[in-house]
Amino acid sequence: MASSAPRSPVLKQPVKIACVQLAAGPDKAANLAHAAVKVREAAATGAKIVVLPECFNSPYGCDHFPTYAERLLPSPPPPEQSPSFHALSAMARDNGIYLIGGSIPELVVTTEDGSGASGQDTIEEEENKKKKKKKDEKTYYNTSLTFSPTGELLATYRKMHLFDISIPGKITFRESDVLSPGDSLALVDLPEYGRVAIAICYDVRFPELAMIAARRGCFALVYPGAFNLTTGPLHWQLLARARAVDNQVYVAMCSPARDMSAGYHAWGHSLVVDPMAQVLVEAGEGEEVVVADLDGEKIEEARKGIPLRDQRRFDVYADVSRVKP
Ligand SMILES: O=C(O)CCC(=O)C(=O)O
Repeated sequence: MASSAPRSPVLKQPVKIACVQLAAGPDKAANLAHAAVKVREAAATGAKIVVLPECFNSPYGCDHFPTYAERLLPSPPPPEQSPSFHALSAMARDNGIYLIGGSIPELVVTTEDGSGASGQDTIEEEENKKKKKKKDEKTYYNTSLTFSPTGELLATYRKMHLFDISIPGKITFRESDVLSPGDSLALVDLPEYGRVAIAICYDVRFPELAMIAARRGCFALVYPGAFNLTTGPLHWQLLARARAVDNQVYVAMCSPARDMSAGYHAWGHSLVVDPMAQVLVEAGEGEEVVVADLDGEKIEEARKGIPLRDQRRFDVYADVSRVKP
């Protein structure tokens, strides 16, 4: 007899996920319009969760972040302040999908509040304090926005681990020259399905983040990312499979398409991995929409067959999932 009980406590019903691997050029409006076309194509496959790549509205690179950054606060921001916010919201609403909107450079402006004049300051000191008070401080983040099928913002995630590496003769990149790190997780509840975790690119190298997310009930870890031609072939798929096998969850990673005329050469190879760490689907280098079916039964099978959850030794080591949300 058919039962109406969910087949998995973490994924209530099967769902199709699509990663939209797209090229982005210097024209932001064109990038947004192009993303809208590709998201429609992804939704036409029946995907109810659609993922865009890291920095999908601009070229990727530290020089570009300030040029393309948008202010997202207050939320919702006025359309002229954040065209990307409104374009993403419309893509989600028009297609009736959950949209994990890759990432965009975000600008936060804080007006410094210099301590007021004490009454005992010299004129020069008072002038300096006034100047300080007027100075606006700019902070940039690499930020991912997730929208509901009605176009509402569900989550804002700021990349927590910045991409600072130096492999001599191959690649040096220092996001922290321009960007600041976020400091909170994005565990997002999609009511019909369950919870997903959103993180960005370099974050995938940190198993702690994935472990916390999985142990808090996520059925999938979703990483918009933009690996490169050095670390991409070495680690992109390996890391996706590692996070999947560690946590017995689905993992999706969505890259920009490779453009050898751009300043940054993305690896591509957007993929979806299942809870046994098998690659379900993987793109090539160019523009492509890859789609996979996620099924809670597969998560339960993996966890029943290899019962890591019941075998942890918290009597010996700490439980990292017990940190602040
Ligand atoms: O971890 C890597 O090798 C690449 C990371 C990256 O490209 C990023 O965080 O944007």
